This record gives sequence, structure tokens and C-alpha cells, in this order.
Amino acid sequence: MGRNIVLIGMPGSGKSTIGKRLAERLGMEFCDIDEYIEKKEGRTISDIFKYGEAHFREIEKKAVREVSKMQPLVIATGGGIVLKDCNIRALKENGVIIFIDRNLDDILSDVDVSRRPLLKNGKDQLCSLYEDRIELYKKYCDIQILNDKGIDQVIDDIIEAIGMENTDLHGEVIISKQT
Ligand SMILES: Nc1ncnc2c1ncn2[C@@H]1O[C@H](COP(=O)(O)OP(=O)(O)OP(=O)(O)O)[C@@H](O)[C@H]1O
Ligand SMILES: O=C(O)C1=C[C@@H](O)[C@@H](O)[C@H](O)C1
Ligand SMILES: [Mg+2]
Repeated sequence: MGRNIVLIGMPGSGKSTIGKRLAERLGMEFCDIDEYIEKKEGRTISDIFKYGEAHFREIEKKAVREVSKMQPLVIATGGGIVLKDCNIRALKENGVIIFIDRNLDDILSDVDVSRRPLLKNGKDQLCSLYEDRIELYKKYCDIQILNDKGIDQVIDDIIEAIGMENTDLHGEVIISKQT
């Protein structure tokens, strides 16, 4: 059975949008872990956060374990998935991890802070999350893809990079085409 394609990155970096369309292009199923959690719990992420971030992270950890075992999927993860290394270990067992690396200014202009409890105090919080997490995204990914162009081009870059990754390249592949 084929491997999962797992997208990690900041809130607003494009994981859900790119993931859905990548899955369509590859004829794979798509799973958004935030949506999986909301469906399974029958409540929104914001409602879960009312019981504290630690409570959400435990639910997220369980969801990651479950989703990682289903394959082959394109998986869009929550922005904080990198905060527990067991999440990454589970996702890596059956999957290649792709960091969708989007410039903070572009994220700030697009992200929907109303649906993200960690961003409820506004966009300054996003900058501080970025500083805390950027090294984790880089460290944990197999492939880093710059989302600084049209979505279709980003998807082309991912498909090209996965082809390279599957044949003989191991370690970090950075696609940074200037178009
Ligand atoms: N390359 C791009 N060109 C134009 N718009 C983009 C691009 N990448 C992302 N966007 C837009 O940015 C917004 C955020 O994208 P998306 O919701 O897919 O991010 P996400 O990583 O899933 O965020 P979250 O972690 O909050 O769920 C969307 O409105 C999306 O259309
Ligand atoms: O960046 C984060 O920590 C989060 C991002 C969202 O995808 C959700 O998973 C949740 O709001 C937490
Ligand atoms: Mg999303």
C-alpha cells in the first residue's frame, strides 16, 4: 500500500487548501486532522480548547495515531502537531512529511483567526507561534516546499519532490523555484 503524504506548517500556510487539491490530483483520499477531531468529538476545536490546550493536545495525539494507520491518504495536520514528537513518529511510520513553508506576511493576510483559539488575541500571537515553531517544522520535515506562488505550482512542486524522494533522495529537499 502507498505511503501517506503529510502536510505540516503554520496555521494559514495552506495545508488544507493544498492537501485537498493534491489528493484530487493524485486520486487519493484526503483527511484534515482538525476536521477529523471535530467530527469525532462532535464539537468544535474552539469548544475543546475551553478545557485547556493540554486537553486538546491529548485528543490530537490520539487522532494522529488513528489517522496515521489509515493509508494511503493526503493528511493536513493542525499547526501544533510538531509540539509532540510522538505525533511526528507516528506520521513518519507510514508517511512522508512535507513542510508547507509560507511567508509570515502572506499568512497574516489570509489566516482566519476567528476559527483558531490560539490566535484569539490577534495576529501578534501568530508571529510568536512562528518564532517558536519554525525550527520544529524544518527539523521534522522530509521535504520543505515554499508556498510563495500559485497553488497549482505548489502542487506541481510537491509531486516533483515526492518523485525524487521516492527514488533515491533521503534527507532534506528544498524546492524554492523563483518564478
Ligand atoms: N499559494 C496561495 N495562493 C493564494 N492563496 C493561498 C495560497 N496558499 C494559501 N492560500 C490561502 O490562505 C488561506 C489559508 O489556507 P488554509 O486554510 O489551506 O491553511 P491551513 O494551513 O490549513 O490553515 P489552518 O492551520 O488554520 O487550518 C486560504 O484562504 C487559502 O486559500
Ligand atoms: O497552531 C495550532 O496550535 C493549532 C492550529 C489549528 O490547526 C488547530 O489544530 C488548533 O487550533 C491548534
Ligand atoms: Mg487547515
